[in-house]
Amino acid sequence: MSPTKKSLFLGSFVHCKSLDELETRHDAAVFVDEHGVIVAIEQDMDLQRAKDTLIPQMGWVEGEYAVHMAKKGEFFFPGFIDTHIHAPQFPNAGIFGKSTLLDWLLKYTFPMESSLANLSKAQMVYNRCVKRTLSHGTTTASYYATIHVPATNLLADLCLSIGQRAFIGRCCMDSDMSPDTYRDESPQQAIEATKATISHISSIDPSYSLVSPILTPRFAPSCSSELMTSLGALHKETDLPIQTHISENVGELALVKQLFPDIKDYTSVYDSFSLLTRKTILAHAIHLSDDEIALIKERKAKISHCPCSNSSITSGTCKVRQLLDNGIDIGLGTDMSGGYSPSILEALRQAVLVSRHVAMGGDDNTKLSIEEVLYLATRGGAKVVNLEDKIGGFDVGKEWDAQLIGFGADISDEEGATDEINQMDESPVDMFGWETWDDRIAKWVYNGDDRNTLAVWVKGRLVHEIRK
Ligand SMILES: Nc1nc2[nH]cnc2c(=O)[nH]1
Ligand SMILES: [Zn+2]
Repeated sequence: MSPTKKSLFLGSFVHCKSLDELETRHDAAVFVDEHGVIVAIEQDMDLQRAKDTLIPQMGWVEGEYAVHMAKKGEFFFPGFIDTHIHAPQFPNAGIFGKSTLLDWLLKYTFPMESSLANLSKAQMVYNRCVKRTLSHGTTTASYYATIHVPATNLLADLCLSIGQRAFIGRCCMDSDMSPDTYRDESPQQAIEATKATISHISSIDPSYSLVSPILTPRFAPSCSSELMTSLGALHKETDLPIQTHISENVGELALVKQLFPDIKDYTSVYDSFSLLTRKTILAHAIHLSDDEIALIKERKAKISHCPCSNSSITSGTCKVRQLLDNGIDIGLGTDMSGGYSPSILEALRQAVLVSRHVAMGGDDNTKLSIEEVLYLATRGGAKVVNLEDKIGGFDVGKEWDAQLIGFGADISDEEGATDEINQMDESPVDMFGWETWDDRIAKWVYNGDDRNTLAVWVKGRLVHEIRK
């Protein structure tokens, strides 16, 4: 991994201004200091002008800073934030058959997760998962690990050394919903194991500047009341974030009703254990009642929308517009391997398509636009992980978490025409040169993939680059 250096980025920059507005700047310059923080953004700049003006003013010395230029047609975009992903399920991405949540957990998920007790297998899976998600432009991930402390700590080590911003959750699950061979022995043991991972992460990244622990009750059916009470108390004591699943599948809803018959609804279950807070990320949130939406809003809890997973394991269609209209903070999650892909770009287009299925129910207003899903993947996700002051857009004071997007030469360019065959290998998107910038972004969103993610930075550090 390359060290963090002062860096000057030049060219076109695209980011989300608001939920429904993209901002595109051309001939701009972004200056990033050695801590990875954006210290200046200037318009009408090229390298020479920067060298004549701002670079001397800032006291930057030739040779001590790197220059990264977006070529014609390329652009810098904020890194994606995956607000819900299961690292140990990476080898299962694409394997789910016709299963639905509860049988999928038993057939595919628990056996794979349980096998990561083997540390060399965990090393192989986690190393590849972190590198693969980075290659798709995921600069921040909120990870579920497994119940195993050494393997979970290893995931934190890998994120720190490879350079991905991450929340790492040791999975808490002590109820007999899980197999004997893969569950916490008792609430006390689950809390001790959770504390062991918190203390490991505190030792490798004391200020949680890149990697942070996150309290992770898997979901209500896999946790005893005692465990959830203790996790609620641990949250109060530490103010650490919390992640869990909610209201994903109708079989799960019935199970929650059966396990907690005296509690009004699923959302109130978490609330009654002090687990519904402004630092809670709730994945899925598909089958919520109006009262539950109101309670989530009141507690300022966040939602991770996981459209690829919701379709893959036939969980349902999340009513994102309704949640947005209620003022709830929403981000996107791959929920791999409930979702078949580690790519947030894939989650983004699935979010668009699912919103069209919701619209086919009769309300055209429910359709999500490209601007909206790009917002959910960046600034929206930043709010969900409570890092909106640090990441999600290109603003002075924020950290440089970014991806460089490119498509090879435009086909109508003379150079592009002769290189056409090579270009087909480089990029799955054919740009003809006459597209507007909005059209280029739409073609990227619908047809692009990791071949278009030319380079990725986290906190100013280059963490992925396609070989030139
Ligand atoms: N999608 C999904 N839902 C869950 N509910 C409990 N565990 C899981 C999981 O691993 N994936
Ligand atoms: Zn999940």
